[in-house]
Amino acid sequence: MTGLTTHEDWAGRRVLVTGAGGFIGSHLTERLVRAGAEVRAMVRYTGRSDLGMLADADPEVRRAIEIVHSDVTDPFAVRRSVDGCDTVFHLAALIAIPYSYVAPASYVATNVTGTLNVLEAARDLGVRRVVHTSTSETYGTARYTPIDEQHPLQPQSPYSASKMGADAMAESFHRSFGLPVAIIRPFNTYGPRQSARAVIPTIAAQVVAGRDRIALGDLRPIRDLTHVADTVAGFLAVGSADACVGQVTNVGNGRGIAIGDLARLIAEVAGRPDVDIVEDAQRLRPPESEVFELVAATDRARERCGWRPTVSLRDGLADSVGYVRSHLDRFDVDRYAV
Ligand SMILES: C[C@H]1O[C@H](OP(=O)(O)OP(=O)(O)OC[C@H]2O[C@@H](n3cnc4c(=O)[nH]c(N)nc43)[C@H](O)[C@@H]2O)[C@@H](O)[C@@H](O)C1=O
Repeated sequence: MTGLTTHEDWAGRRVLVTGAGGFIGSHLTERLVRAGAEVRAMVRYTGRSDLGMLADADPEVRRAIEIVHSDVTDPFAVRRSVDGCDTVFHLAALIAIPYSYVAPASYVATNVTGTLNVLEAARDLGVRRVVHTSTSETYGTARYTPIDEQHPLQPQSPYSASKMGADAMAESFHRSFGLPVAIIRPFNTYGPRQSARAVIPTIAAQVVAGRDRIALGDLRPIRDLTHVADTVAGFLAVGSADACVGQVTNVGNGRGIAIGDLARLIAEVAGRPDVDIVEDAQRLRPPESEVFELVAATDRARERCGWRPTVSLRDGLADSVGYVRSHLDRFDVDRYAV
C-alpha cells in the first residue's frame, strides 16, 4: 500500500516545508518531526514574529527543526533552502481571498513566481518528491457535486487565478522535466492556529466573547470542512504515494454545510445556541467572485493513497472553539461586532 504514513515512511527523510510558519504548515511540520523526518522549516520573516504559528508548536518540535528565514519570491534563498532535501512540501502562499482584490500583483509574485522558484530549485537539485499545494477555490462554484478532479476550473478571484497559474506550472514541470510533483487540492481546512480572518474563527471569537449578535457576510455559501489533523494526514499520504505523482488529489470531507448552519452549529458547540446570526452587507464578496458551493469527491484520495478523514465536524469545531477561547487576546472581536 503506497499511502502508508508510518514512521518508516518518513524516518530519516530530509524534508523542506515552505510556509512552515502558516496554519497548515506548522501542523504539518510537527507531524513530520513526530514521524521521524529531519525537517527544515522555511518561514517568512514578518518583523513581528520569527516563527509565525510555529511559535505555538511543542518546544521539543521547535528544537528538532532547522528554521530558515526566506521568502519564496527570492530564487537564491529558495535554492539554498531546498539544497540537501529529498522531499519538498510547498505550502508558502498568500491565501486571503479579499486581499487579492486589492493587490493581485503580490499574489502572482508569491503564488506563481514563488512556486516556479521552488520547482526550478527542486529540478536542479534532484529532489525526489514535491508536494505542491493547490486549493478547492480553483474549481469556482460547483457545476456539479461532489467535485471530482476532472471538474472544470474557473478563476473567480485573483487569488484563485494565481493558484491556477501555480498548479499549471507544477504540472508542466512534471510533464516537461519529469519532476516528481504531486498536487494536493485541499478544500477548506480549519482548526487551532487558523487565521482570525477566516470564517470559523470569526464566528467562534464573537460567540466566545459573549456577543448576542454574530455579524457575518453571506450565509448561503456551502463549504466542505476538513480538520487540520486530517488535512495534514492527507499531505503525508499524498507525499508517500507514487500513484499521486503527476496527479491532482482532492482532500476534503465530501460533505457540505452552509455558512449560516455552520454558525449555528458553532454557537451550539460553544454552549450558546441562542445567539442571533445576522448578515452584514459590508462583508459580502462581489457575487461573481463568491464561490457558492464546494463539496469534494474523495474517491481518488481513498483509492490512490488510502487517505480518509477521521475527525467529525462537531469534534473539530469543539477544538477550534477551545483554541479561540484560550487565545481570545489574538482575536480583535470588536472588529467583527455589530
Ligand atoms: C480553500 C480556501 O479556503 C479559504 O477561503 P474561503 O473559502 O474564502 O474561506 P473563509 O473562511 O474566509 O470563507 C468561507 C466562506 O464563508 C463566507 N463568509 C461569510 N461570512 C464571512 C465572514 O464574516 N468572514 C469570512 N472570512 N468569510 C465569511 C465567505 O464568503 C466564504 O464563502 C482560504 O483559506 C483560501 O486560501 C482557500 O484556498
